[in-house]
Order: sequence, then C-alpha cells, then structure tokens
Amino acid sequence: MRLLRPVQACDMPFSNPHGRFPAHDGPGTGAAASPYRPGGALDATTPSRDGTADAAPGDGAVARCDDLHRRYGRGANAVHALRGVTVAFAPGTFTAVMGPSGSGKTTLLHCVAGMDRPTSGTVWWGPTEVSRLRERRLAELRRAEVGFVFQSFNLMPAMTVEQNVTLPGRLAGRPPERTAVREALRQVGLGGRERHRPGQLSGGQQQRVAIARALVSRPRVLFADEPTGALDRRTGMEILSLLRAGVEEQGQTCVMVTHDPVAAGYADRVVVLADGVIVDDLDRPSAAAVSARLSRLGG
Ligand SMILES: Nc1ncnc2c1ncn2[C@@H]1O[C@H](COP(=O)(O)OP(=O)(O)OP(=O)(O)O)[C@@H](O)[C@H]1O
Repeated sequence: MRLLRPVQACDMPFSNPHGRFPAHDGPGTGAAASPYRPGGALDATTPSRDGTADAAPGDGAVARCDDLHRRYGRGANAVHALRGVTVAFAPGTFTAVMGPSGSGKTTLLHCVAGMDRPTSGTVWWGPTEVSRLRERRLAELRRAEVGFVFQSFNLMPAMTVEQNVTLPGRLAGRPPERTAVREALRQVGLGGRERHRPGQLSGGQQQRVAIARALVSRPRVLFADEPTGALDRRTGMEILSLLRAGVEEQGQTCVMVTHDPVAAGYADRVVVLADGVIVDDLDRPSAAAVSARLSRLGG
C-alpha cells in the first residue's frame, strides 16, 4: 500500500469538476438505468425491511438523525462528542461534513451509519428508526442498507480483489452475483483486476476496490470518512470524481467527512460541526468560503 501525503487544499486550485449538480430532492436522470439502487426513493409509507411501522419523519430523507447526543465516558472524564445534532440527507445528494479536529465528525458519521450507538436521540434510515434496533438486526440492516469507505481502505491483504468485494455479502450469507461484482469493479475502473491482491495495487486502486465493495450491495447511503486522506492530490481527485459520478449518474446518496475544502467542492452541501453541534449548513459553497468558515472556527 502506498502511503502518500494527504490532499491539501492549498495544493490545487478550486474547481468544481461537475458544473451540474442534481436537485436536492431526487436522484439524477441516470438513476433508472443504474445497477445501483438509487439512493433511497423512500417515503413515510414504505414498509421497512424490519417490518416495523415506524412513524418516519415525512421529509423523504434517506438518512437522518434527530437531537443526537453521544457521550464517551462518565462523570468528570466524560467527553460530549455530539451535543444535539439534527440533520437529514436527501436522496441523490453529496454532503461533506467538516469542522475542526475533535468536533465530532467521525462520531456523527458512525452514529448515522449505525456503527455506533448514540447516547440519546434517534437515527432513521428512510422510515426505519435504526437507533432502537437490537444489535443483530441492526448489523443485518447495516450490511444491506449502508456502505462505508475508510481512509485506510480496510482491505484484506490475503484476499483477491474479487474476494474483498464479496466479503461483506458472504459474511451476511448473501454473496453478490458475480456479474454484479464484475460490474462494480468495471464502474470503478478495475475491470480485469479481479484476481489481483491489494498489495499489487496502488493506493488509489485499493480505494477503488473499497468503493466497489461498498457499492456492490447497492446501499441507500455511502458513508466515507476521509476517503482521500491517504492519497496524493491527483489520485484523491479521481476518487472524489468517482463518488461524484455515483451521485450524479446513479442517484447514490453520499456523506463524506473531510478536512479538505477542495474535496468538499465535489459535494452539494457542506455541514460544519464545532464542539459537537452543527454551526453551519452551506449550499454548494466555494472552497474559499469553506476555508474562511473553517478558519474562523480555528479548523
Ligand atoms: N472511543 C472514544 N472514547 C473517548 N472519547 C472519544 C472516543 N472517540 C472519540 N472521542 C472524542 O470525541 C470527540 C469527537 O471525536 P471525533 O473523532 O468524532 O472528532 P472528529 O471531528 O472526527 O476529529 P478528527 O477530525 O480529528 O478526526 C473528541 O474529543 C474525541 O477525543
């Protein structure tokens, strides 16, 4: 694995690589032909896979949280990582979550992705309140509904590319079809690399495998935590373009934590956290506006 310096905002001029953004209230026009399920064309009357008749918030959001609190530890040593966060993610949109170090970005992502439990507050995926599900049911639903991409790729080095992509499905007892795997790898530009191992790939190619792994199950939402943090500038931009294309052409919903205002330029929206609360929610801001907002926060 190549470990390269992080993408730096100052390295590259801001340019929005996609002049056109999808509307916030629906997937792009390519969604119908997509091998991915569009990012959750849900409504409050859709029965959840859990079979529960939850009183879903009626905003059509693919994922949302209400008054989310997450406290680590107790008493004098308690850390209040989230202190009342309410945010919703609309289908077919790309949101960047930004803020100073320690502001709660990763905690928010993990709570909304069902990888961590909030101390209080609720998390919804479409009409299903996931924050109250038992662990086993949550794990099943998470495998089916959510994709996650990490900064460090998290691939299994002894497995081939194809085995890595199929691993979550195999663990869930629902291995993806071979054609779906091939198609996901083709879409991330890795057609023909099925039998390679991660060690034979560059960092950018490994992150592409991680994206294919996240998307092969056609998740409602793709969560990405600093997906370009371990990549060089150019490779980082390729990965961001791939995420952007998933939103624009497939109607995927994407929520990405980043420190980089240029990376945030690929998003439709920037949610800014500070000290565990949302302090700004910016609609398609320029990199300069994002930088200015972050520097006012000391981030
Ligand atoms: N497992 C944990 N136990 C105790 N405190 C934690 C734990 N995880 C996170 N925290 C604390 O919660 C706060 C928010 O952490 P979080 O990782 O969400 O911030 P972040 O904005 O993602 O930071 P960074 O940009 O540095 O990655 C920090 O003060 C952190 O130290």
